[in-house]
Amino acid sequence: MASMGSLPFLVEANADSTLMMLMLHNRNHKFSAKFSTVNASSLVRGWGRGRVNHRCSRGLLCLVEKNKHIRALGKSSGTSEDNQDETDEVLQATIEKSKKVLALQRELLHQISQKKKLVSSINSESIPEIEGDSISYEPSEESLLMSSDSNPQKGSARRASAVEKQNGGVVSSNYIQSNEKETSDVSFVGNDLGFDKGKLEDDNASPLEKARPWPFFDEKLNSKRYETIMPDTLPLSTETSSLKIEVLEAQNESSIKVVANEADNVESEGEKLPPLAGANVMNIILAAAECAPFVKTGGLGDVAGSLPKALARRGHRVMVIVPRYSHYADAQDTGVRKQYKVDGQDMEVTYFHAYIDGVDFVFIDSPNFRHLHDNIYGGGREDILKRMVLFCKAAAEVPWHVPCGGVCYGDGNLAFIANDWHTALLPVYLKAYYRDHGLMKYTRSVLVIHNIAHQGRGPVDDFRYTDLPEHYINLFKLYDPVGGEHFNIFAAGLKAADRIVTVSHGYAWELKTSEGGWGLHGIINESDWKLRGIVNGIDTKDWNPKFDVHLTSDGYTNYSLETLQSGKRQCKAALQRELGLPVLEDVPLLAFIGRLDQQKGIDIIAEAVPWMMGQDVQLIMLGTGRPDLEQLLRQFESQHHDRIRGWVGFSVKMAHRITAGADILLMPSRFEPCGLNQLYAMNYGTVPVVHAVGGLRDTVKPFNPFEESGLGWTFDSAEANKLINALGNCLLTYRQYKQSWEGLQRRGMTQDLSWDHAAEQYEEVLVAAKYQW
Ligand SMILES: Nc1ncnc2c1ncn2[C@@H]1O[C@H](COP(=O)(O)OP(=O)(O)O[C@H]2O[C@H](CO)[C@@H](O)[C@H](O)[C@H]2O)[C@@H](O)[C@H]1O
Repeated sequence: MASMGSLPFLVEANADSTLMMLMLHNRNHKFSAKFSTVNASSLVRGWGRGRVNHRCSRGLLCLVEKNKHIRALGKSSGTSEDNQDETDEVLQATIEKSKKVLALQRELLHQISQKKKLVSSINSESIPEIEGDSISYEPSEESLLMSSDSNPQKGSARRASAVEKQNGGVVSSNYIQSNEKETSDVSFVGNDLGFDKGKLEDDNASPLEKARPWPFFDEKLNSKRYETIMPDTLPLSTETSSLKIEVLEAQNESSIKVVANEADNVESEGEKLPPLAGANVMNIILAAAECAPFVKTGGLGDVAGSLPKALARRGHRVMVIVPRYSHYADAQDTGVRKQYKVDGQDMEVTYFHAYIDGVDFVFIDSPNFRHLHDNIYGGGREDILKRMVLFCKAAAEVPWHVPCGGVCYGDGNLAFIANDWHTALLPVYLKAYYRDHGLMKYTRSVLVIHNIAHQGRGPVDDFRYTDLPEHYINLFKLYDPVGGEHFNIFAAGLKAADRIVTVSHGYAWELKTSEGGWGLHGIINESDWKLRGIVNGIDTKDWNPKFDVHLTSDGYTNYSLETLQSGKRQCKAALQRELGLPVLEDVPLLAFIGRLDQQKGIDIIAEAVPWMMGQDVQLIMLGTGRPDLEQLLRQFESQHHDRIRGWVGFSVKMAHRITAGADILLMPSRFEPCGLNQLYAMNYGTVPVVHAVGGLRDTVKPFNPFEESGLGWTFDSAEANKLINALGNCLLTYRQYKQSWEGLQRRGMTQDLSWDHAAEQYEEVLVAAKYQW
């Protein structure tokens, strides 16, 4: 029992001097207590104050007090106090031992500094083969090429020549041929594209292993790797080795920090910092039916245009695949042509490529997509379905066939991000055509739900268009009271994907309810383990009042937080003038921008219009979509020509100008998975009034006049009277509480709405998928 009395001292007071503590293991309390007494004084002499002080807030005082305590304990335990000689002997032995330990530690520090020199020379010249480690590193051509990892365009010429050497012939493979044939062809492709020199030389490696070039190089390039290699490979003497463990333990984190700091130094001495993603660097391919700025009908296009850039900034190699609906400047014909079967017909596709802002954009060209730029979801149900079948089939093989910067992505360490029902077939094809046949074993897929209301539904017979093995029909079959038994592409994609993301936390919750899941809530509940809500970011370059290219003419102006009042005033006047509204500075200017769809609650605005017109406000609505709702916009404008403008059409320029010039943005959406317009509005000092649903609830914190907090006004159900109530309070604040208004604007503008945080979260999802089997 007596030994228990010494333990608190050792643990608490010796947090930094655990070196001594280690020696005390297995000793009895008597010795321990006496040793501790000495330890405190030897610490004062040998280790210095700083070491004790920085761990123990009370510093040495703490030790002295504890020692007093232990002496008292010693007394109370009945230890002989008279045997001074014995004590001195023990003290002497301990001091000697301490000296030895210190000497050994000095030696270790010396070796660490030697190691530093070694690492520096590795870094500045080449990395020698490290004995005992299976990875040998020579600055091979391939690895040099890969050193431009986050910018694969760099060194593309050299990479191209490397590929040429290995990729002797034209690769042909697709699933027009039989599955058996496909498998061997595909393996061959992988072989040819295997850039892992070590593995290519290893005849025992499977063709698929040879086909995975990136993980190998990523690992070697990851300088963090040396942190783990180096400590084990130090040429330590046996004595020192055992000491090393002791000292490392003894010094607890501090020794480890020394090693880590060494590695940090190595990194900072190098030319380039490691990617933010660190060891998680992957090849990522996002496939979507639309992508801004090339083609956009709504928020999906924005996300496909900006999330990849944020992922690339984290160090990933990122590609976006989108149909080529029109001629897009910058996109070059890669010369790669493939054929895929759709509805029994061979369809040829050509791959175009552009490299912009660190991202590879691959456009799939086919007569099926051409000339659809202004109507990308146009045509009958079967037409759209066939287009998406072709798109997903062709997208799945892009990592094999399409060289970007001279080098294909390959299928190792690869993750696809599919978006909405249009590309929900992609996870299914990856499984049915490849994984089920032992191909693309290391490729994963994540399906993002931007809007569950559109699912790719049809009669069960539509399954034949998918060209999938018969047993796959079960993934697609769904029964619900509205549609009965039907074919549902989103359902199949959700089941086949390795992970599911949706675009806000609120929507992730709503999707699991029968009201919010639109018939897919059952599947989503079953998939809860792989579902995550990640709130969208915004492209802070495109949607930034300071740099917005649409504000540089026609009387508009760029503005920032510093020039908010004058800048916004000027933009408001320019907008009123451009649309032919009376230029009135004090009249609140309300706006709506969006797809004219039941989702967006245009009818709720319509119901509130008579009230609004009595409030001395102006209203601008920009949208396109359902013909009856387009007609409603025209009707408003003709009825209230001096106050309302209804712009029917799709105009990115007007969307930016309205966002800048308006005072208030209305978003009475019935449901809103995330919503981007309210984010853009806040970034421009335009105050949102929104239905608190999905992502709108997540992103617009209600104004609290008592605390002067919040970002806008929210209302709790999608009804005109609720909108009127919230808007009434908003207008009151606008007119009578100018300071509060400015506070709202400023808080909105100073948020970090960028994609960076969301990209980090996507990365976590991708990594989770990667390590899932
Ligand atoms: N007539 C017009 N002219 C010019 N620009 C127009 C326009 N109509 C709409 N836009 C633009 O399209 C985008 C619309 O994005 P939203 O996120 O608000 O809605 P959407 O429902 O399309 O997106 C879906 O996907 C996104 C992305 O995940 C989710 O945020 C959202 O909740 C979900 O419904 C904005 O950039 C807007 O400016």
